[in-house]
Amino acid sequence: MTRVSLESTVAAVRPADQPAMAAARELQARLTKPAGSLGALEELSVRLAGLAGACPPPLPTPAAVAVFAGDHGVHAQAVSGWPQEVTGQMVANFLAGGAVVNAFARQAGASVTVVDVGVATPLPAALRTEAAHPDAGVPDGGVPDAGEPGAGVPGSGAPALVEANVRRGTRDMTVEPALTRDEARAAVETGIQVAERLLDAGAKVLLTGDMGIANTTPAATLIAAFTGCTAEQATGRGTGIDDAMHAHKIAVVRAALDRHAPDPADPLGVLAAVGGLEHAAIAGFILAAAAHRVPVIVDGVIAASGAVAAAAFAPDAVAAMVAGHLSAEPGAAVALTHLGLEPLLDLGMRLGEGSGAVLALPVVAAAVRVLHEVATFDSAGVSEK
Ligand SMILES: Cc1cc2ncn([C@H]3O[C@H](COP(=O)(O)O)[C@@H](O)[C@H]3O)c2cc1C
Ligand SMILES: O=C(O)c1cccnc1
Repeated sequence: MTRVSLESTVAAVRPADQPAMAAARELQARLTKPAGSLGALEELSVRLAGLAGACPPPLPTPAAVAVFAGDHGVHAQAVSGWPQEVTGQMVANFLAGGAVVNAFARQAGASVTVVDVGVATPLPAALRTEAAHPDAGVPDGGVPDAGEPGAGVPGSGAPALVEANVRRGTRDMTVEPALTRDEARAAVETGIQVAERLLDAGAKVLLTGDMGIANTTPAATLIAAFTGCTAEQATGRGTGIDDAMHAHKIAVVRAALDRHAPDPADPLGVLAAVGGLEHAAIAGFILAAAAHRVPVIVDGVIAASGAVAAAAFAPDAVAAMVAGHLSAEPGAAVALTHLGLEPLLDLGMRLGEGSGAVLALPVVAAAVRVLHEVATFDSAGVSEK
């Protein structure tokens, strides 16, 4: 596949199509239901019509989640309670189909692609030969749609591995920039290539996922850098830390912001100074979805930090973003408010992996299906108010 650059992807992002949005609003008003009765699903259907430039927009199936995995030099600052090797171990778990995101993806009928964009430890050779082949993990019909025979069957549509390791973990951002600009660009462009490959294979919706012990720290730092909020407002407890460790984590985020003074007008510079490889890849993945006018369901706080970076590169990319859920991590709400997005679900979840995005997939599909299938007052002979 030809490599698609960050610049050409950003240049291809266009605003939402206003006539298609007007058509969707007008159609919603004629469907056999009280006006406004589908709440947030109505505006979502209008946004997706605007993204596709068509009313109704295409049904978002097949669906593909990409789980971008990376490690973090800032782990050395004791910001997570978990050892770094869990990142690589979870990559093996994703490939074996045993993580939460795998269970949710089987439930929702989405393929899972795991991308090593920056894991510190080399993956075991057995994993690499079993999982990595050129067409693995692409939604080629191997994954049944929800509701079809075979949907939700454990083991159907085996997860795929993409090996695209840019660097075996970032540098410690409290000491030096986490990445060089070239490394940050390579990670963003990895996200773009993964999206291109999934879309070429037929995906009609992309979902973001992440894995990386300590990655809520760069996520919080990115969100503060791009939105201008404080370290306190962006920084949460991640996988679960006590009050003392949380106060320390806030100080680490503040120290990184003070050291680098990241400039939100230079998104690649921000990603290099205080980002993570998976955060940067997610930004590219979102930009590519926007460039192709395909919706991308954004997961939790790591995804949201990638989303604010994507919007800094191309403000119109927000038109492609659907906020799957509201992570309990506080930076997620700050980022979604900055983007003007309302999360679809609020279940108190704080996992990552793409879990909240995958749970929102049936909601997104239902919102679109309404425009395809619900009768109008005229066609069904139902009296209007
Ligand atoms: C077993 C396990 C599975 C996970 N799946 C996602 N995460 C999530 O937790 C990590 C971020 O939290 P923090 O910044 O506090 O380290 C990321 O790997 C994220 O994807 C997990 C974490 C663990 C431990
Ligand atoms: O919102 C997330 O993505 C998240 C929250 C806590 C830990 N890991 C991920």
